[in-house]
Amino acid sequence: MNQTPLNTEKFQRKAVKVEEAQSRIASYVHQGEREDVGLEQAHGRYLAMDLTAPHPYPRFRRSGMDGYAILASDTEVCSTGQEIWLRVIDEIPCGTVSDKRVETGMAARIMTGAQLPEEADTVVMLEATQLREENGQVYVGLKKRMEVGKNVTQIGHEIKEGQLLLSKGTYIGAGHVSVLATFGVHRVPVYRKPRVAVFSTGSELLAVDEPLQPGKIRNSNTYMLASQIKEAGGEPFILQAIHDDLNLARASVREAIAAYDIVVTSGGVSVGDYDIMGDLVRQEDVNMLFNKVTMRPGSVTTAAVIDGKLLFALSGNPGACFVGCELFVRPTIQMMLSSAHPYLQTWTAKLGADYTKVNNYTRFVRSSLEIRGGQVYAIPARADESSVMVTIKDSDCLIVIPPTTEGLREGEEVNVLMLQGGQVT
Ligand SMILES: Nc1nc2c(c(=O)[nH]1)N[C@H]1C(S)=C(S)[C@@H](COP(=O)(O)OP(=O)(O)OC[C@H]3O[C@@H](n4cnc5c(N)ncnc54)[C@H](O)[C@@H]3O)O[C@H]1N2
Ligand code: MOO
Ligand SMILES: [Mg+2]
Repeated sequence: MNQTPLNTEKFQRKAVKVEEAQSRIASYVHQGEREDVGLEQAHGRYLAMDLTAPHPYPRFRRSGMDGYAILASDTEVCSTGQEIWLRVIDEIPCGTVSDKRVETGMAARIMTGAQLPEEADTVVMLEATQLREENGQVYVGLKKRMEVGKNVTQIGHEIKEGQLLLSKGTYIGAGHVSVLATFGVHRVPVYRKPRVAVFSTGSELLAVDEPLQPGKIRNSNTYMLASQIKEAGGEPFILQAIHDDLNLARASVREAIAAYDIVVTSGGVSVGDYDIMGDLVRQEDVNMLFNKVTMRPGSVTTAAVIDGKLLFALSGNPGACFVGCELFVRPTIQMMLSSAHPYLQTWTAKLGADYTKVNNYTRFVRSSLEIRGGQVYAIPARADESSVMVTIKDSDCLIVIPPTTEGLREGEEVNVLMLQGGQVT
C-alpha cells in the first residue's frame, strides 16, 4: 500500500466560502461547443444560439371557427333585429387559399385554421347561421351584429417576424420543440453535452455486481454522480474506480483530463493517510483552486485546474459528495450550456422541525418539501450526516443554515436550494 509521507501541509487548509469557491471555478469555465441535432433528439438539450422568427406566426389571417368568412360591416343592420342573407361564393377547407374576394353581400364557408379570403374580416360560427338555397345559389343567414375581427387570428398574433423566438441556453422541452417545428428548425443548434469523466477512489470499493467482502462497500458515489451529471445536462463517462494510490490516481486523472471536458472524483480528499486526492492537487503542475470550503457537508471539497480543465475532487462521504456535485459540478456544466440559472435557485420555506445542530460553517441540509396549511415547509431528513447515504433520495431541496450557535426553531423562515426533480407534496 502506498502510504503518503508524513506532512503537515495536508492539515493546513484555508477554508473559502461557497460563493468564493463558486466564483473561482466560474473563471475557468469555457462555453460548450455547438453541434446540430435532429429535432427529435433536441428534447432535454440546451440551445446554442438565439433563434429569431423567420416569419410572423400565424403567417396568414386564420379562421378560429368553422363558419363563414364575412365583412363585419354587412352585419351592422342586425343591431336593429334585422336578419341578413349573404351569398356563399366559396368553400375553404384548411390548407387551401381561396382565389375569390369576399365583397359586400357575400360570404365564404370556411374551416377552422383556414386562411381568410381577401377582404373578409370576420368569421361567424356555423351554429349562428342558417342556410337557404335559391336557384342553385346558397345563401347564409345571420341575425347578430359581428365585431370586426371576431374569430380571426391576425398575422403575427403570436410572434412577429424577426422577434426573438428562443434564447441561447434555453432548455428544450415540449413547448420549445413545438416552436422549433413551427418555424422549420429541423436541425437544432444545441450545445454538445459536456463530457464528464467520473471515477471513485477507495481501496474499500467493490463494483456493484461484486459480492460483499469484509470491510468493503459497493461503489455508490460513481453512479450517483453520473445521475447528477445527467440531470445537470452533461454526459457522464464512468471510469474504473481506483485504489488509494497516489500514482494510480495521478495517471487516471491525467488520462481523464486529456480525454474529457471535466473530471469528477470521489473520495480521498480529507486528511487521512490514504487521502491521495488531497496530495494530488498540491502537485506542481496542478493549480489548486481550493481544498476547504466553509460548508457542511463537503468541507473538504477540492477543485483544481489541470491543463486548463477543471478537476473536482469531491468527498467520499455520500452526502458530501452529493452536495459538492450540486454546488460546484452542476453549475459548471450549466454554465457551459449557457443556462440562465447555473446555480440551484433559492426559495424560502418554513422550517418543518427544530434544527438544533450548531455550526460554524454553512450547512446544506437535505430536506423534503411539504405543504401545510398552504405554506411550504422544508423538513430536514431524519439522518443528514455526511456519511448517510439513504436519505439523499428523499431530498427535494437543501435547507441553507447559516453559521449559528443556537440552532433554528420550527416555523422559522429559511432559504432552501431547490434540487432538480424536487417536488412539493
Ligand atoms: N481527521 C479528520 N478526519 C476527517 C475529516 C477531518 O477534517 N479531519 N473530515 C471528515 C469529513 S468532513 C469528511 S466529509 C470525510 C471526507 O472523506 P474523504 O473525502 O477523504 O473520503 P474517503 O476517506 O475516501 O471516504 C469517506 C467515506 O466515504 C466512503 N466512500 C468513499 N468512496 C465511496 C464511494 N464511491 N461510494 C460509497 N461510499 C464511498 C468511504 O468508504 C468512507 O466511509 O472525512 C472525514 N474525516
Ligand atoms: O466534508 Mo464533511 O462532509 O463536512 O462532513
Ligand atoms: Mg478520507
